[in-house]
Amino acid sequence: MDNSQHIILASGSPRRRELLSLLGLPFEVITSEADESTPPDFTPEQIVRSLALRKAEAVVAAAGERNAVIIGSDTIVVLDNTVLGKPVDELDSKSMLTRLQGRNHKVYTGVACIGLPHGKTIVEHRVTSVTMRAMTENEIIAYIATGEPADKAGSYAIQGLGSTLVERIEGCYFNVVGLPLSLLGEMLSEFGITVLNR
Ligand SMILES: Cc1cn([C@H]2C[C@H](O)[C@@H](COP(=O)(O)OP(=O)(O)OP(=O)(O)O)O2)c(=O)[nH]c1=O
Repeated sequence: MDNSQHIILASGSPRRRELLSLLGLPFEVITSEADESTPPDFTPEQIVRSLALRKAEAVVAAAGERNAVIIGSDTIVVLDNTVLGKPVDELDSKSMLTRLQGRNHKVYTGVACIGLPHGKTIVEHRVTSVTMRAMTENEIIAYIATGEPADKAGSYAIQGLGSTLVERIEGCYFNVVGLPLSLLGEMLSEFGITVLNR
């Protein structure tokens, strides 16, 4: 195939935009207002897979009749079977970071690709294990004051100041930031889009 397919990133996340840029393929961003609620009995993988798909589906109409691949993605943090999404306020960030500090948790990211005009759909997810160092209450307060936790699942950003809080990870780093690139590369190849050997 000849990479003639248009790529559409269905995301308002500046992190996902930066990560997708790393692949060196041209793409367009179309954002949507997908409903992000899921049934209470959903497992973490069901949550990220269904929300990734919902985000991609939400821009199908806006994509029109083009020959395109739409990418949707969703990231959550899971600690002791509790799902930590984006914090609603600073108090919520404090409670998340207090729970996460000194412990291991898992970051789940779902990725959905929809190929147009035919609608071929692939949904996958990755899990990365993250160990955070112990933090004092003052450190947590100081970190929240930087503003970084505000729009991040689990209230931290491994790619920012949060890097100083993470002791080790097992699995894909990019999965933690919000878009697992090795997985995405494999998924795009299913649509005839190759990152290498172009
Ligand atoms: C754990 C972690 C999350 N995050 C971010 C990635 C996601 O942007 C965000 C999780 O929220 P999401 O709901 O997955 O995504 P979003 O609302 O930011 O963007 P969109 O739905 O439009 O695609 O948390 C980091 O940037 N760094 C991290 O270390």
